[in-house]
Amino acid sequence: MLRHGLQMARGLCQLLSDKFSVGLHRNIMKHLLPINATGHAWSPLRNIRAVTQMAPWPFSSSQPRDYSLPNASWSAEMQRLYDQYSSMCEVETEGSEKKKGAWRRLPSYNRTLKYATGGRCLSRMLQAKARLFTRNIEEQGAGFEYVVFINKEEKTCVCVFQAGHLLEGPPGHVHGGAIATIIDSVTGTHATYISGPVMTANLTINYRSPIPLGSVVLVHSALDKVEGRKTFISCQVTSSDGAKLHTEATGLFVSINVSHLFGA
Ligand SMILES: CCCCCCCCCC(=O)SCCNC(=O)CCNC(=O)[C@H](O)C(C)(C)COP(=O)(O)OP(=O)(O)OC[C@H]1O[C@@H](n2cnc3c(N)ncnc32)[C@H](O)[C@@H]1OP(=O)(O)O
Repeated sequence: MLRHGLQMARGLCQLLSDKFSVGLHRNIMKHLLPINATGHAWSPLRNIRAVTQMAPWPFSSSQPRDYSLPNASWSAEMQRLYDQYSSMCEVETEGSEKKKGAWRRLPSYNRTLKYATGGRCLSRMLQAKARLFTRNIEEQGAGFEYVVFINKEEKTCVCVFQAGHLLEGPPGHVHGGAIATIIDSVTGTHATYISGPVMTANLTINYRSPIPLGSVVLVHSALDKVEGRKTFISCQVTSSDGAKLHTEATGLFVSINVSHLFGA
């Protein structure tokens, strides 16, 4: 259980460890385990201590599966794009030294940390059953198949998204709510990477052309600006070759203190 928890913690930490370049996984452990915190850079989980003091072990005991890795449902085009972006990612070499690469693949799990509700807002039973919205369809390829890559230098994200048959809206095409969901997820992840914990305050979407069910599209996310607690992101969904514009969006993400989720 401990090993699995550590794996998941490390995966989550990858999301933010570039910005806070001080071995964030060690810092997260400081916050989640009952050991004394020492002075260090801001951590997105710092405020958990204020809420829970000594937080319970926050991770699922089941084997964490990284849903952003290829599976049998991925089309050749999905796999090709995955390979293309993966080839531009930094890689761990022998001795754990990292070879420089501008891109990084972000891991993705079907659960969020238990601290998000901490058992305070939800019953234990509901908490145990809670699943990330985009990762809650068990059948591979039926729902959201996606992988997010972030470019640390350009501060952009690209998501390769294959829309499964359970996401139908208009006949043979993807539901607008599913498109909004993947946009919110990608831009929200991007904003979190830039600014730490945020919530979507505003999402404005223009649907330009329908997305065929089963097709693979690219979700491009770009940082427009950061103003105080506000992070502005813009987004385009295009065909996999970039030739066709499907959707445009802008999002406003407001930085929160984690205690915001507890109604404090
Ligand atoms: C690794 C994690 C990956 C995550 C991926 C998944 C991402 C999914 C993200 C979501 O779906 S979050 C769920 C949907 N969003 C919500 O439920 C948010 C509900 N709204 C709130 O909780 C609060 O309204 C909010 C935190 C957004 C803001 O409340 P605050 O009290 O903290 O801020 P405040 O109202 O003082 O506003 C702060 C600034 O933002 C501005 N603002 C807030 N809401 C706005 C809005 N809707 N439109 C425009 N501006 C807005 C506000 O004017 C102000 O600007 P100034 O600083 O310039 O004065």
